Amino acid sequence: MTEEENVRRAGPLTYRGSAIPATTTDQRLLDRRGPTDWVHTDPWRVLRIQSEFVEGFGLLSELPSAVSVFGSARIRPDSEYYRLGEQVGARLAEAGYATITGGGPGMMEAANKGAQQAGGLSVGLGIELPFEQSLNPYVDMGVTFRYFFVRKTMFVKYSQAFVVLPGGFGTLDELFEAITLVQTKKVTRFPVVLVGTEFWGGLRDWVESSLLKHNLISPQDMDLLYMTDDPDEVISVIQRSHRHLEDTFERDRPGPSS
Ligand SMILES: C/C(=C\CNc1ncnc2c1ncn2[C@@H]1O[C@H](COP(=O)(O)O)[C@@H](O)[C@H]1O)CO
Repeated sequence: MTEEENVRRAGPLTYRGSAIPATTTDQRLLDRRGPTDWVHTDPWRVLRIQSEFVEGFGLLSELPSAVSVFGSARIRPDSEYYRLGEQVGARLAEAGYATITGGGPGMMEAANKGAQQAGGLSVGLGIELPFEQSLNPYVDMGVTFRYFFVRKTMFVKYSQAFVVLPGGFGTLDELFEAITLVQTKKVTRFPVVLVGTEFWGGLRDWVESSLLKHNLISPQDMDLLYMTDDPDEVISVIQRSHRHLEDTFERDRPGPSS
């Protein structure tokens, strides 16, 4: 046997003589089926979760400045709120922001439609649900997640503000997650704007008369529930807050001697 035949290199590994395995790594990968229960185990899920982060970061990391818009999946296109959602998406596009929504129907579709038709970048971060659903037709760039928590990370990481239109439990979850992140200073950079004073007024009153009254939040936390009916004001609140943050970063930036 020549020296060449007596050696097997497998990536960084070297085998000689009787230590040479009977099969190659590729053969073992491709030939064997084996048991399949491991695809339902948590270590395997961790890899799947990791791949969702990779897909999300890959798609969104080069996004320009963006705003996440939340709102009901159930609002019909003939509703006045749908029109409001379209206007918000359009104003965001005109101000140079990409619009990110949950990619579903209702208010999400309205904001995507407004953004797309005004020439802006319209993004949808869909979620796999037990019933069949695809991204709405006004999404120009989209990804569908299996895991809610991975998707939530994307909304926060790749947008610079949250706009919250009328909605149900899903919208409330997104609103309260956002203001909790701001309240606990887990994020420093973003304004949260509620659109629809009649719709959100009751919630704000309850937060004041119940949460504030029982000292469960601080008086300044009430400012986290900023409300307006005016899509133009949504933009000016976001721009004002971003200018303020830029000034703060500029002021706090270490000088050449530090
Ligand atoms: C109810 C129907 C479809 C639901 N499809 C959704 N697709 C994408 N994102 C969704 C969906 N449902 C909820 N969300 C997220 O929560 C918010 C809306 O929830 P709400 O309870 O309707 O307020 C929204 O911002 C999404 O991010 C069939 O029509």
